[in-house]
Amino acid sequence: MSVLFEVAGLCFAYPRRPPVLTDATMTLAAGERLAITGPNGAGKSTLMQILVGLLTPQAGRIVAFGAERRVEADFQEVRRRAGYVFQDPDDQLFCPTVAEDVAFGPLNLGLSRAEALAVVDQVLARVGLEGFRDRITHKLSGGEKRLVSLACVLAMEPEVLLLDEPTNALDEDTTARLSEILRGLPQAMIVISHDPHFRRRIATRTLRLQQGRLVTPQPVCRHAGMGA
Ligand SMILES: Nc1ncnc2c1ncn2[C@@H]1O[C@H](COP(=O)(O)OP(=O)(O)OP(=O)(O)O)[C@@H](O)[C@H]1O
Repeated sequence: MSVLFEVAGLCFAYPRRPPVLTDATMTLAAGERLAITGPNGAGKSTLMQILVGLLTPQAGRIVAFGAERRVEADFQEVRRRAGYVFQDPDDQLFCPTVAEDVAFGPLNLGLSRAEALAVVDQVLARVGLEGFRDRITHKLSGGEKRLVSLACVLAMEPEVLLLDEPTNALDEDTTARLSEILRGLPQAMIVISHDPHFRRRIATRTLRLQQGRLVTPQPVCRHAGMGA
């Protein structure tokens, strides 16, 4: 199975702060939906930003799509191939209407207006927002904004999806809807999530970031301390 991301020994500290990552190692293979969990402030968003070159680790190795990535030019290609859905949709959406937001990426890639609008319709249908083309973005509900953010990223046809707490502030129905959408996508993905129910629904594997390292979580033992 082809490996899409392979990172080893990542160390990272923000200036004048204690280290966030001390030895983070993980791989993402095609077809996987890898969930990352861990305490608040453990460094999950930091790790995701390092994967696409928005932050530079002090040590460690990043291989993405078969090549080692070191400098900004390497990461520009990574960002084209790995679509990042930010934690806050307001960081992702900046156009007056949904159609303009979703068409922004495809138009930048050189598609004609008609081609871009065809992509808009296709991805809005994929996230269950048919008929939202002309809606005013800032008037959408939080859940709708999140789905539009995902549509914006899907419009770029990424090979990998990186989602930072996609169910944050979603109600149960919208969370269930998002789970089904994600399960139906062909892309491998890394999903940061604090929501165990959501992780169980979508993840093919889970890693926990704690004390700067990624570890396989131990199953909870309900009878710990009760036995012999
Ligand atoms: N730009 C920054 N400068 C200094 N410290 C930062 C910066 N960004 C994040 N931090 C700190 O780095 C640590 C890791 O932050 P990060 O957002 O990666 O954690 P997280 O695991 O995603 O947390 P959460 O689950 O709460 O979203 C936190 O202590 C945070 O306060």
